[in-house]
Amino acid sequence: MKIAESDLIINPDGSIYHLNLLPEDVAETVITVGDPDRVGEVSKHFDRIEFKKGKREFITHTGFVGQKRITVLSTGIGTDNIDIVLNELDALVNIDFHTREVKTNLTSLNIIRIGTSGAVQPDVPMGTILASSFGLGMDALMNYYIHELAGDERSLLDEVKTHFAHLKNIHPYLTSANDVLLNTIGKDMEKGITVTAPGFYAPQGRQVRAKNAVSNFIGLINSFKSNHNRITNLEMETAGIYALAKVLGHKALSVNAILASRVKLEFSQNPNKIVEQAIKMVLERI
Ligand SMILES: O=P(O)(O)O[C@H]1O[C@H](CO)[C@@H](O)[C@H]1O
Ligand SMILES: O=c1cc[nH]c(=O)[nH]1
Repeated sequence: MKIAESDLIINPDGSIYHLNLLPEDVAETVITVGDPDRVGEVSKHFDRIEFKKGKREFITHTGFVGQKRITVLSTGIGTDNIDIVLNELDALVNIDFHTREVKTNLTSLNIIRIGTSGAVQPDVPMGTILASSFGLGMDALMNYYIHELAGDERSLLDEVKTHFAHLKNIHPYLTSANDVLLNTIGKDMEKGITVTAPGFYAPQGRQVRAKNAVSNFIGLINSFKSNHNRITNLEMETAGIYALAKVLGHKALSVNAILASRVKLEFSQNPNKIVEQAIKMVLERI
């Protein structure tokens, strides 16, 4: 079936609408970061950079580490941007831009996020590099997609829903990390459920001047427990990446540089050092 010109927008030069990339620009291993300035912090470790492109907050460098071709791309902040990035990355590899039809042989990308995050458990200090075993979305993105849950995801999500049942307007969704990526790139890293929030302030329990509708948000999320699973950290993209990657047949892992301890009320004085450590760990294991 031909995908409509209004649904899959291809620029006059053959690149996809927001990412501004051509199909041949995307490597099978894709690193996503939130901050556009972090793209160069990753690609400075490449042995060779093939090209740099960008549009809006979506900056892309593709290059090589040894023989391995890697694309590093910034998503900007939030799961609304993840909707764009995941759909456009998928279109670049799985839709024929000439016929506008889905290809017969689909490509499954390895998508690894290197992001920053705040910890909600007292024993997860600033400076920790944490791999998200699950992404738990508190945003609305996945209300708009049909997505199926595996057995372990279903039972864990049921427990989450019970725990948060009094928050009437929140419909959480939950997706696991890709097992292979979790056990290779995430090997020996601290692990836990990452909550993806639809904002940085009240949606992550921060109080500045506007009054929060949910009291003791951090206490609410850090008290959730199911067997060995607990919520360890908060950020703004992981759950959307995990859920849409699964819907589209890609493999995803999120690696979090922990910059804040929300229980000790601390924020790192040297965040770049922690991010650099996360970048090096991922590139060594990729
Ligand atoms: O550092 P990045 O990857 O942007 O990730 C985190 O930082 C931003 C908020 O400061 C949000 O995008 C959050 O998910
Ligand atoms: O606390 C934090 C730190 C980084 N990014 C977030 O979204 N939250």
